[in-house]
Amino acid sequence: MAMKVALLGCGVVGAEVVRLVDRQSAELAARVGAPLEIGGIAVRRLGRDRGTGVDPALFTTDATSLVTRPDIDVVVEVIGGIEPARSLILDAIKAGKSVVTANKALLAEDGATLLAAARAAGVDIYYEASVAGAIPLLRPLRDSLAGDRVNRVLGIVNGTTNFILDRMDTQGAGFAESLEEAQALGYAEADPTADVEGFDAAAKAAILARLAFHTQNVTAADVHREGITEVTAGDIASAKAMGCVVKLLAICQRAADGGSVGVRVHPVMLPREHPLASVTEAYNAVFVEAESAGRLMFYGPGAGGAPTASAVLGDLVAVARNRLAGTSVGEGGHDTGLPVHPMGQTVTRYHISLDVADRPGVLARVAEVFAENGVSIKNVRQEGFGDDAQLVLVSHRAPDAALAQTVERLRRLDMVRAVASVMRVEAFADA
Ligand SMILES: NC(=O)C1=CN([C@@H]2O[C@H](COP(=O)(O)OP(=O)(O)OC[C@H]3O[C@@H](n4cnc5c(N)ncnc54)[C@H](OP(=O)(O)O)[C@@H]3O)[C@@H](O)[C@H]2O)C=CC1
Ligand SMILES: N[C@@H](CC=O)C(=O)O
Repeated sequence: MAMKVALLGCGVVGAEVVRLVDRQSAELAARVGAPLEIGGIAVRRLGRDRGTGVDPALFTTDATSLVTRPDIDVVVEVIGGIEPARSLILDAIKAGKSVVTANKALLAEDGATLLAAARAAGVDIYYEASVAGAIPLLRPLRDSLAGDRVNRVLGIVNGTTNFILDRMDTQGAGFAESLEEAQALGYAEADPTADVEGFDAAAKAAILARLAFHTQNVTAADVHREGITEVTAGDIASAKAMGCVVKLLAICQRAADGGSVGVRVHPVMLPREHPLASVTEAYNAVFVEAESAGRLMFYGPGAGGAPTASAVLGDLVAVARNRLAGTSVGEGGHDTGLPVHPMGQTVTRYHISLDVADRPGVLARVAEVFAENGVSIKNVRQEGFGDDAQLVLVSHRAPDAALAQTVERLRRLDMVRAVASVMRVEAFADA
């Protein structure tokens, strides 16, 4: 008998899922042990040509009825956003359906509730596509590394922002035109603010931290988040001058004492010799550092219809097999309860550009502010003269709170006309 699938959403990812299920039907049936059949497709607007070639009668706007239909076995949610996706998934679980979703925003906000509901109902919820597109990353964290202790997960997890930063770095392209190109290629979220302001990467960081550190405590709201909208051509040039490239990184790290975790997303000036520096276009790459396994690197396409659909299909095959075998994974039952520590405790390094009055004593006054906050200066150079004078400083490593405080004090100095830019510089030399 066929495994019946209800598909919620038929946009960039959903339409590709339909095409793959159709194109690979014989292989999928062999791998699952039963044919996979799309039993219905819920969308917002009927009558659009989605290039899937399926029977138009399969489309409906009544997603609520579709997810509880008695003949449906598995619900694939690729609508995105919080509601109605959350209610539909919970309804599906309550009705005994297994779920596959690519919805990082929802998982990061309320993943613990969804996992608990699935455990209680004895069904699966799989979500490999929610982080890093096609790259198998979540199941290795959940399953393959279940016997190890992960100390850090570090990487590029947003394809759109990596595409934009790469275009700015290698082609001198502008922010807006690069974003438009990323949207046209199907990489960006429905609202690209989620990408460029770092919300998407923060959601993925929360999911990664939860799996890596076995803590249900991390939600998107706990992640320190900065996007790339303030990254300028000047920052890219400064990074180049230092032999660095600007990347938006997600960094999830167990504290040295093991009692908490830090989870952050922000742009970083990264040395060009670091492996993450050579990740271009919409590719993602993630390092997982575990005590026994050592350093593992996961790399591949991080966004787009086909790569994401590949991850969705992998999950679909897995949950369909589990259903046929009458089992489910029961994820999330072990919760270490590790809390998230504030960003201020994170030790990092700042690159600061100041527009300054070109007057004697300015450097001494700036240095005093650093000293007052317990931060030492690694190097400093002056660029330009008169009204164009700039001081460019790189600090030594210090707690983020002290660095942020230094910047606030500098902002108030009358010799400083403006803080032109601030960016963290990280070498991850221990990585
Ligand atoms: N695009 C990508 O590269 C990746 C996306 N994802 C995630 O996959 C999910 C889908 O993304 P994507 O395909 O790009 O998004 P799209 O915006 O392209 O597609 C969303 C689909 O959901 C449908 N939809 C929206 N609201 C409703 C509703 N209330 N009821 C029924 N259907 C609805 C839309 O219908 P209609 O077409 O009629 O408007 C559309 O078909 C998101 O969670 C996203 O974060 C994850 C990894 C990569
Ligand atoms: N908008 C996301 C899509 C995949 O998760 C991205 O650009 O990475």
